[in-house]
Amino acid sequence: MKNIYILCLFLLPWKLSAQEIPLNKHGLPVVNSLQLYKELVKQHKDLRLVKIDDIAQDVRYATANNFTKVQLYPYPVVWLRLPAYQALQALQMVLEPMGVGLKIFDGYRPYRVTEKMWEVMPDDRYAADPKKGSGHNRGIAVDLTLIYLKTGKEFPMGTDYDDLSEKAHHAYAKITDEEKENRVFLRTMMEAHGFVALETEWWHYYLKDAEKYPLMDIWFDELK
Ligand SMILES: C[C@@H](N)C(=O)N[C@H](C)C(=O)O
Ligand SMILES: [Zn+2]
Repeated sequence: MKNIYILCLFLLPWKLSAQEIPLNKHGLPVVNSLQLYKELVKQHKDLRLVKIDDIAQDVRYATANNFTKVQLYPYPVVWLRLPAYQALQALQMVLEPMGVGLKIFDGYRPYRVTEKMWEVMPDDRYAADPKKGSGHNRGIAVDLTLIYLKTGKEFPMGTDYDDLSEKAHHAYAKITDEEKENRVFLRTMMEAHGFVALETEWWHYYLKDAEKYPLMDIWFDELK
């Protein structure tokens, strides 16, 4: 029982019955089996991860073209918890009449991938510390940008995705007015739909109340 964490009603805002989530080596509760994930989903439907196929995607972690220089995912796929997906759907509806769409770079990220990222980028401005876990591991963080629906071209944002430097900070001033406006537009839209911005990465947003959603380390093949 030493390495078992009891999710009690005091800690969870939702009425989950006492549910056991194993602790990892950092003492963090991480859902690491499909059976446990399914039990949790039975108790609260908002914990369901949804595979997204109606929003444009460019999942670079399924290629070696990412900051780690190695392929991290077996294939390109984006999963998000139901409320995060519904919020993005609602946002798409608002953007569509303007000829604007969303393009997702990453959604749910198994905890083991966060561990690998930390080995390459041990700086919590740009990659989550495995001692805390990432909103991506909770399925409620999303890396994304805006595109023109006509051409599929990305809005200029001042840096490429995953430019893990000061240039990606919201407060970084040495970008063009258009790039600043685009960042502000994305942020305003995301915040209006329940997301919170990360000050050090213009593309990273997470849903409020992140702690409601347990960290997960379930591989993509198992989720399908
Ligand atoms: C690595 C980058 N795309 C990212 O998602 N960073 C945040 C901080 C995270 O790892 O949660
Ligand atoms: Zn992110």
